Amino acid sequence: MSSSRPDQPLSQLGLTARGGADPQISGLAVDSREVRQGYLFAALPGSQVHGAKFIPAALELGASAILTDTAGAGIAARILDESHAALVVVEDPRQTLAYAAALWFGGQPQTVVAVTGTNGKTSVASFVRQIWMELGHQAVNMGTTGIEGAWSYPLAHTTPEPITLHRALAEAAAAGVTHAAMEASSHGLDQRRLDGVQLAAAGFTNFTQDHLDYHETFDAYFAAKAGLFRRVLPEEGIAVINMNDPRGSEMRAVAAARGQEVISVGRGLGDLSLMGLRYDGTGQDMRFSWHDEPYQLRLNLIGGFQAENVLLACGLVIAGGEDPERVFETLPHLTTVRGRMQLAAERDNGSAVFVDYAHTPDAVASAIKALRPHVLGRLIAIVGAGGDRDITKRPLMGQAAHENADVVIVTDDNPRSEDPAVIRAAVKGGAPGCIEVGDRAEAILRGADLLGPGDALIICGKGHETGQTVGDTVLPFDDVEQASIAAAALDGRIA
Ligand SMILES: CC(=O)N[C@H]1[C@@H](OP(=O)(O)OP(=O)(O)OC[C@H]2O[C@@H](n3ccc(=O)[nH]c3=O)[C@H](O)[C@@H]2O)O[C@H](CO)[C@@H](O)[C@@H]1O[C@H](C)C(=O)N[C@@H](C)C(=O)N[C@H](CCC(=O)O)C(=O)O
Ligand SMILES: Nc1ncnc2c1ncn2[C@@H]1O[C@H](COP(=O)(O)OP(=O)(O)OP(=O)(O)O)[C@@H](O)[C@H]1O
Ligand SMILES: N[C@H](CCC[C@H](N)C(=O)O)C(=O)O
Repeated sequence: MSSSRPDQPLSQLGLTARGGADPQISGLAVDSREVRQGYLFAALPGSQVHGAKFIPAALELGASAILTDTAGAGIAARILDESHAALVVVEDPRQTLAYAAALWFGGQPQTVVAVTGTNGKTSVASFVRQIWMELGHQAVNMGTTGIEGAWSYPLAHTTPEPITLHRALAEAAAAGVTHAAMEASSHGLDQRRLDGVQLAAAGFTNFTQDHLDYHETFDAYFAAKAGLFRRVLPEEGIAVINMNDPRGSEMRAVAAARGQEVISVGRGLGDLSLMGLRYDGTGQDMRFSWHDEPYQLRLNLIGGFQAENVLLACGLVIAGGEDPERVFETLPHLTTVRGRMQLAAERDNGSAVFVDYAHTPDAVASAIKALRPHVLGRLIAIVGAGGDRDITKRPLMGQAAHENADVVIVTDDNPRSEDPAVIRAAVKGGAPGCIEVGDRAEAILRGADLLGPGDALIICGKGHETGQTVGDTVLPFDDVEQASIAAAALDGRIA
């Protein structure tokens, strides 16, 4: 990771080397292949290999300091003894790296909030950013869809590793961004990628199955998510919690134990209480209350869960110090989040095609259920599961589609290194009677062809993605584009 910052002594990064060495550091890297002359190389324990295996390569490239743990120091003991590089050995090098990166880059927008939960993080972060911008702030959201808003920048991860994260926050601040809403993934929290970010508030959307391949148990997955509330400023930080989720009370207890004020959000309960929704073809009318004061307004968004996400976003913006009345006035201006219940195409017979990022069993069920009241006719769902991810969620995703849609088409998502037919077979296991069409473009064409007047097609799983990963190759693929091509082809129009 290159850096244009002036060199700083190791001690300025809060690091103490064995023997008291304090070399000038010219940059930070977590991957040996990115090390340059004078860099600090963080040799982290990995899921595949210990980064210490790459210490010789990092030294070869000119690393002047190595940060690692005891195991790492042991792995590279001989070469470290022979080298002049400073050696920093700590218990948790990921956490230490995060704090060092915060000091190295030395800046962030004045107000930063974060949101965690299995589903809804991107939507909430985008709504928070949209509200801030409506209120006149220079704001960004950062996560799965990259950094968006007043300043934009692509990101490879929902929660980037700390060097990328702190560099992005510092550069955004230098570009005049005053407000940032970040997504905190469970991987990011577990790997301490956000440590060192000063968080004014944190939000929790919901907790359902995902990522058991990484966390192994629900408890470990929940503990990772709960870790966000241990990172919010104690005493002055505010927690915004969806109390309808069965784990909401537990999350609230974690925040309260840290002395954080809690803004509760829920359907028919909480400080921000969703009282009712009336759906139509283009959005919904929402009734809610804030500390028992009732409000009614229009949301140009599809899906009841987006109304819940909007209220959680309001809680985070209010937690960041904004006047609630002014916050609520912005809501009719909110626009669809890319690839989340996005109207992608319409057929000449009045039927519609939606694209959604549902890639967990709960999200597939929520997305289809949420579309139902907006639609008069049948609901057709296209579903598939990604390769190299939690295999136990596949039949559950098929089942969620089977139980909630009128017709289910099982297709490929991102097969990655796996045989797509094997993934489809697992999804089909939960969706008896489904139609199987491996090729995703053909599945979309088939789904759009089935649409009668008043029907809707929902294409789940890939949302905003613009590629399909097959093996090591990323082939261009965009569900929204394919939906409009399919509708145009079937209706004899030019897309
Ligand atoms: C599973 C996981 O999260 N892995 C992360 C972890 O890598 P790892 O432990 O698997 O690394 P490893 O391959 O064992 O290698 C160990 C160390 O050696 C280093 N290395 C490796 C090779 C080399 O030549 N030189 C070198 O220095 C690696 O940089 C690494 O630090 O630590 C690395 C450095 O911090 C991360 O880049 C890497 O994220 C990988 C790329 C990843 O894809 N993560 C995904 C699963 C992820 O984090 N996803 C969440 C979103 C989830 C969601 O909510 O949907 C996200 O926030 O994006
Ligand atoms: N509050 C919610 N409750 C249930 N499902 C939701 C909720 N919000 C979003 N979803 C579903 O989850 C999908 C992903 O939404 P979103 O991208 O906002 O979540 P996310 O947590 O950021 O996911 P990821 O980190 O994997 O990108 C949506 O397309 C929708 O199907
Ligand atoms: N952040 C999620 C996104 C999944 C998106 C879906 N299209 C898939 O490829 O499984 C993951 O990496 O598990």
